[in-house]
Amino acid sequence: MIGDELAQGRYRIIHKLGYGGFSTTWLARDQHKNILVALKALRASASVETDTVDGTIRDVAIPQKLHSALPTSDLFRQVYDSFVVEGPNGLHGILILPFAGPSIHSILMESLDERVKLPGDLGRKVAKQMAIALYEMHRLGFVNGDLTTSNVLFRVIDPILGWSDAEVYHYLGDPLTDEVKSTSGDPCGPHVPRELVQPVDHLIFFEQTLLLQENIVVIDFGQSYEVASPPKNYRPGTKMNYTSPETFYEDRAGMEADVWALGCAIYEIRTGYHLFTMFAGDRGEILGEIFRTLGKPPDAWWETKGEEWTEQDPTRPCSIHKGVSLAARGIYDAPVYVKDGLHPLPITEVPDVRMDEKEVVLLVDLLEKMIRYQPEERITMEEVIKHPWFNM
Ligand SMILES: Nc1ncnc2c1ncn2[C@@H]1O[C@H](COP(=O)(O)OP(=O)(O)OP(=O)(O)O)[C@@H](O)[C@H]1O
Repeated sequence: MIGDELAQGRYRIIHKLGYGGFSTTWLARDQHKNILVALKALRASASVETDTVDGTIRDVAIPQKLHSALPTSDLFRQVYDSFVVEGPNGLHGILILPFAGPSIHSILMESLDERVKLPGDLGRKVAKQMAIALYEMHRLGFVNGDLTTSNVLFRVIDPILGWSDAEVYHYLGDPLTDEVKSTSGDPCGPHVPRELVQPVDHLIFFEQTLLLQENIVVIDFGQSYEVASPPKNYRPGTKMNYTSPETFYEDRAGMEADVWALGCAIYEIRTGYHLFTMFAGDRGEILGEIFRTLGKPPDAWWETKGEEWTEQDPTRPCSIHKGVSLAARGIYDAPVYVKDGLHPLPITEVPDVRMDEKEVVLLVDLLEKMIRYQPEERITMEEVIKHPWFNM
C-alpha cells in the first residue's frame, strides 16, 4: 500500500507504476540512498521456491548472469536488492529495480481510442535495441521467452531518480485510490488489500518527453531460461499475440520462438497494430490470424487443428511472403493521438505521414524471414541485427 515501509524501513512506497500477470510494481524511495526505485512485489503464488535458478528467483538470476557476462550493457534490467516478505496470502518475493519509464506498449496502445506509433527513426532505434538485447541473450545461450512491447521500457533521465516526493506527485500526479468493498457488505478480511491504487498515467511521460531517454531496458525474465539447463516442467507463457505456432501446437519455446515474438513486436512498433490480434482473447482467433497471413500450416499441425479451425481457409495465400498485406493491414498511417484535441504527442508520428515505399520493402523482407511456420526456417538473431531495415 502507499506509505508502507519494507526491509526494516529502507524502502517506502510512494506511488504505483503498473502490474502484470505475476506482480505489482510500485514506485518507492530507497531511504538509505534517497533515490527513487521500482519495487516489484511478486504474487505469493509466483514466489514459490520451485521457480528458481540455483536457488534464486528466475527473474533475478537470469539478468544477474547477463550482467556478469556483459558488465557494460544497460539493455537488461538490473536487480539492486531482493528479499521476501510474509503477508496474509503467503510469501512474496520483492525485487528492488531501477525506476524506468513507460513500456513501448503503453505508447502504442494506451492512448484513448486512437492508435499511435513512434516516429520512424525512434521506432527503428527502439527495435534495434530490442534486437541487440535478444541477440546478446541468444549468443550467451539464453532464451528470453517473453519479449513483448510490454516488457520493454523507455529509460527515464537520471535527474528523475533524485526527485523529492513533492516532485513525484507534481509531475506524475497524486495516486488515485478507492476503498475495496465486498459485494455482500461483509468486511473483506486480511487477504484483500484495503484500497485499490491506480498506476501512474504513462501518457504523462509522453507529454513531457524530456523525462525520457531514447534508450530502452528489457525488464521481464520470468519466462527466460538457459538452453544448457532448461527448467523442468517449463511452461511457455508469453502473451498470445506473440506466441509462435510451435508453442501453440507443441509447447516448445526456444530461440526461434523469440525471433517470432520480436517480429511481432517490430511490426507493432512500426505500425501501431498487433501483427496477430484477437478480440475475445482465445487462441483460435490468433491461429486464424496466423493462417490468414501465412497460409496453411505444416500437415502435422493442420491435422490436429481441432474444431476451432474448420472455418479457416487453408488455401489463402501467404500474404507476408507476397509482401502485399502489410500495407493493407495498416502499416501506413496510424492516426496521431491528440490530447483534448490540442497537443499532438511530441514523440508520435505526425498525421498523414506515409511509410516510405523503400522502408515497406525492407520491413516486409525482414518480417517474412522472421515470421515463418517452421522454427528452423526463421533467420537467427545474428542475421536479424544485420538487416538493412534497422539502419535506414
Ligand atoms: N523497473 C520498472 N520501472 C517502472 N515500471 C516498471 C518497472 N518494472 C515494471 N514496471 C511496470 O510494471 C508493469 C508490470 O511489470 P512486469 O512486466 O515486470 O510484471 P509481470 O507480472 O512479470 O508481467 P507479465 O504478466 O508481463 O509477465 C510493467 O508493464 C511496467 O508498467
